[in-house]
Amino acid sequence: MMNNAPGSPRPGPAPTPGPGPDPHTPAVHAENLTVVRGPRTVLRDLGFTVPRGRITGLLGPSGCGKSTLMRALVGTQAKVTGTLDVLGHPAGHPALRTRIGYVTQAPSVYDDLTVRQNLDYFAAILDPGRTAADRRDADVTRAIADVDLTTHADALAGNLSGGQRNRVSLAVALLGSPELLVLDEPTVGLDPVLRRDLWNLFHDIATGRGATLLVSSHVMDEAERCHRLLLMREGELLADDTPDALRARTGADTVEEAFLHLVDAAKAAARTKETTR
Ligand SMILES: Nc1ncnc2c1ncn2[C@@H]1O[C@H](COP(=O)(O)OP(=O)(O)OP(=O)(O)O)[C@@H](O)[C@H]1O
Repeated sequence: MMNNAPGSPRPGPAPTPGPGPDPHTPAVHAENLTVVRGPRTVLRDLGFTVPRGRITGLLGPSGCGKSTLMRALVGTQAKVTGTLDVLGHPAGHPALRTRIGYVTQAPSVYDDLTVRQNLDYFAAILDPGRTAADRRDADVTRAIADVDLTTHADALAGNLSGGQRNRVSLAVALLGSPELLVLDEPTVGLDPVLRRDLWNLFHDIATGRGATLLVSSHVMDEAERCHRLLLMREGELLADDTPDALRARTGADTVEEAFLHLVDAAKAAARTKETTR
């Protein structure tokens, strides 16, 4: 799902430009961030920042809370406490609707529309009006090319493979060139060539377009492609650092090894705390 996905609130008119937040503030700033889902506290007291114009990887095992954190960031998660500022506004602020692109794990596209028609539909919501028609066309064409679906632009979304449908969702999120892209496991189910191409695209978007990307994955080799990493386990943050610093700090050769080292250290610390009670 995207911030402007089927069934989600309509983005509405673009916010009136004002003095705006300081461009030097981080893209995301969290302090004491806690989220309760049902009977469980699934995120506990998180504190971190996500710098602008960089790719930050959100990594950790299945169920550790990555999607919940992303939902909190885009303002769709209930029972969020603590501080969570996004692009200088509290998470969920209406001014953020057109500034964030969000792709969930489940692609949400209209199966009975072609790739281009799906994009046209969302572009018309984001950037309405006849006078914007040429700009919308260019934006749609560019987004389809970005995700390498130009040759499938006229194919029905319902006839695409899972990976291709995921890429249609990503293309929708790229419409309007959002300042922050929140991508929940965007490379799941993709072959190695497509994964590499998507990571190249993420780097182009960060470096060439100055956007900030927060990309979740539980594939540790993808960590090596990020500028910074947030490593999570069981709703807690194990590390917030660069891949190089993490490897150096733990004496590991890979981020995967560094992560395992941090998990073991966290377990040992928890055991010590338990026995000294
Ligand atoms: N609706 C819900 N009610 C209660 N608990 C939930 C709900 N949805 C998720 N959870 C729990 O919240 C925790 C975090 O889930 P979340 O989906 O954020 O993890 P994740 O790291 O994104 O996992 P994955 O990589 O498998 O997508 C899990 O333990 C999960 O069981």
